[in-house]
Order: sequence, then structure tokens, then C-alpha cells
Amino acid sequence: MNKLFEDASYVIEQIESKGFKAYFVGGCVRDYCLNRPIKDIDIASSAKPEEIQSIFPKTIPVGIEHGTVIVRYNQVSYEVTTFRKEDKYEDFRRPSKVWFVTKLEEDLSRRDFTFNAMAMDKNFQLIDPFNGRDDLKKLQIRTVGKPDHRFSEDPLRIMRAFRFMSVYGMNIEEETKFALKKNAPLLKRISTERITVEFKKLLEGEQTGKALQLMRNCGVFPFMPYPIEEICEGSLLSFDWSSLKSEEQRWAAVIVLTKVDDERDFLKLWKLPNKVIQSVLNILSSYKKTKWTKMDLYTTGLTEALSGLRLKCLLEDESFEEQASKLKQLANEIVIKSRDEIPLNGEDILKIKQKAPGVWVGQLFQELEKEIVEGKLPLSEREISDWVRRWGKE
Ligand SMILES: Nc1ccn([C@@H]2O[C@H](COP(=O)(O)OP(=O)(O)OP(=O)(O)O)[C@@H](O)[C@H]2O)c(=O)n1
Repeated sequence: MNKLFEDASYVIEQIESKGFKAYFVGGCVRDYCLNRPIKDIDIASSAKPEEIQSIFPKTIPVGIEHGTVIVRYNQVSYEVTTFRKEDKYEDFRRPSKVWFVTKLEEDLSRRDFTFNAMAMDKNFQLIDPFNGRDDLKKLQIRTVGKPDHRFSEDPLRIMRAFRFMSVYGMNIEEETKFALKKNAPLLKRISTERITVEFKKLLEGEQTGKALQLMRNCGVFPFMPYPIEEICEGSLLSFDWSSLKSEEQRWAAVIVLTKVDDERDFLKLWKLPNKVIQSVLNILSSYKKTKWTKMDLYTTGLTEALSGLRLKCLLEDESFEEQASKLKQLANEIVIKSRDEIPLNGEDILKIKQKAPGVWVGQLFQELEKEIVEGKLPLSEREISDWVRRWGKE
């Protein structure tokens, strides 16, 4: 048995030994049925949060008012939530009102899709009131109950449908698809952070192109953090997403394929971390390059240069290998990978020049780096010191 499930079964047994009911629910049941790796385990129980707190020595009250307590066992966290029903989502983040219920089925009926509304007892017996397992077999995404209701309750579920489509290679059932289109404008009310989490998962899926194409056809693009207006015709679908391995490459592909004009603004509006933004921008500038100098390659870095080149080759139907080996060869000819490898530091330079520190040190370093990278100055302490002595005098 999977170690996570084994430990989680112990948690369930402890709850049951006090006369309550407890089941595995949500993503872990879905992934178990799909034979996919289990990331984390959620448990639903008839016990109230205070009762869970009294059963286990280590708990964290993460959302008592919504019925959730984290149980720590064997250094792993298990989210245990009391069976509950909920009202509309307040500011579309959390349900504005929840009330505890006694039946598991009632709890399952509040959930988004049939395959997320399954539960499993500690003996792996499935409780599947909405035929989620059949839908998984048919690779079909279908809401629990009326799709309109489910999407207006929490419009993030619109993004979740596209995420599941991409990650599991699924299709969306017709009535659910119709409701996706109708409710798309509600996405405006969802926080960027929540949309980005789902979109990132979608980008890492196995069917990214198909999911993006359907998002576009369902009119979802205008309601993204940076509204997408234009798309390279047909290319979302035909583009070979599987050859792009990193998150950054995939963001760069989205930008190119959807003809974004303000790249930095786009990445900022999706609230991506600065490190990711910089890397995507580097990939995009490499993508646009036709001729590489050593200095270009040194500043961009080989990994991002190759990422940009791969994107270019995929879109222009060129062979990657030959151009990549030329870039690698050029990279090999560059004697340093970063400024740290220069045998003189700032203090050495101040000593040689006998001058007070100032912006000139930065300028000098920039020029020095360029000379070394372009192979005009050997990487020898003596020659570099001479060059520094001469700097500014010629
Ligand atoms: N907007 C949402 C978010 C979640 N859920 C329910 O809450 C469960 C847990 O959600 P989450 O922790 O976000 O996990 P999943 O998205 O299902 O899976 P993953 O762990 O892959 O993110 C889901 O399976 C689903 O039953 C829901 O009904 N509506």
C-alpha cells in the first residue's frame, strides 16, 4: 500500500475508534482511481473540528469556521474537514456560509465535478454517488448537479475544468461546456492568484493545446488577468507543447502564440514571481534572435538561449539540433560563465586605480567583462591588471 495512504488509514482508524465516520475524499481518490501519484490526502469526517483536535496530539486549526483542521502524523499533514454544505462563495474565495451535516453524501454533493465527488473508506471501498468513476473511464468532465449552479457558486471551477482537461487528457461533457461559456465573464471576480495556480497546472498538462483551444472557443480568454485578444490562427492546437519542458518555456509559447504585445506587462498581470518573469523574457529575446554574439549568449545564459531557440524552431518548423550544437559550441568558447570568475574584484580595482569608489567601477567591470567574453583579453591576472591600469586613460 502507498505509504501516504497507510499513514492516513491510521488517522481514519483513530477517528472511527471514537465513534465518528471518516473517508478519503477529493483529489487523492481521483488520482488513486487513475493510478496516478498521490500528492496529498484529504479526509472528510462526521467529527467536528474540536473533536478532531481532542483525538490527535498534534493539530493545526487552519480553518475551524469552515470545518478544517490539519492533523500532523509521521511528519505529514492531513487536512480533516467536517462533512459540510456551503453557500455561495463569498468574494469568490471561500464559501460565505458553511453548515455541518451528518451524511457523507451531502458533503459530496457540494463538490465541483463527479470525479472529485467520490470518497473511499480505509479499505479502499469507493463511494461514488455521481458516477465519477465512469466519467473517469470515459475521460469526461461533468459537474455534480446543474453546471450553471456549480460555476456560479465558484467560477474558479471554470479554470479547474480546463486544468483537468489538460492534465488528464479529458473532454468536457456538452451541458457542462455550455455552462462554461455562459459563465466565463464571472472569472473577472476571481483573484489573479487563484487563476494563475490553475493555469500553471494546465500549462504542465499533457493536452495543453486542446485545453487552450477550448478556452478560446468558450470565450474565456478575454477574462484572463491579461485579456487575450488575438491568437496565431490554428497554432494553439497544432503546436507541439510536449517538447517544451519548463514552465518558463510554456509561458513564452503562450505569449508568442497569443500575440501579446506587452510581454512584461502580461507576465506581471499574471502575478508571476520576478525570477520566472526574467527567465521568460530572456527566452523571448532568444526566440527573436537570428544572430548570436558571445556577449549575447553570456548575458542570456545557455539554458535560456536554447529554450528560445527551441521555441523558434518549433514555430518555424526548423531543425533544432544543428542550430543548438552551434550555440553550445559558441558557449564553450566563452572562457567565463559569470563575473565571479574574473580574477580581480572591486577592491583590487580600487587599489590599482587609487580612486574613490563610484559608478565608474560598474562601468569598468562591464567593459572588462565584455573584453574577456569576446576573447580580446586573456583571463590572466597580470594582463587584466594592466588593462585596468590603462582603462580611462586612452
Ligand atoms: N473550487 C473548488 C475547489 C475544490 N473543490 C472540491 O475540493 C476538493 C479538494 O480541492 P483541492 O484541494 O483544490 O484539490 P484538487 O484540485 O481536487 O486536486 P489537486 O490536489 O490536484 O489540486 C476537490 O477535489 C473538490 O471535491 C470544489 O468542489 N470546488
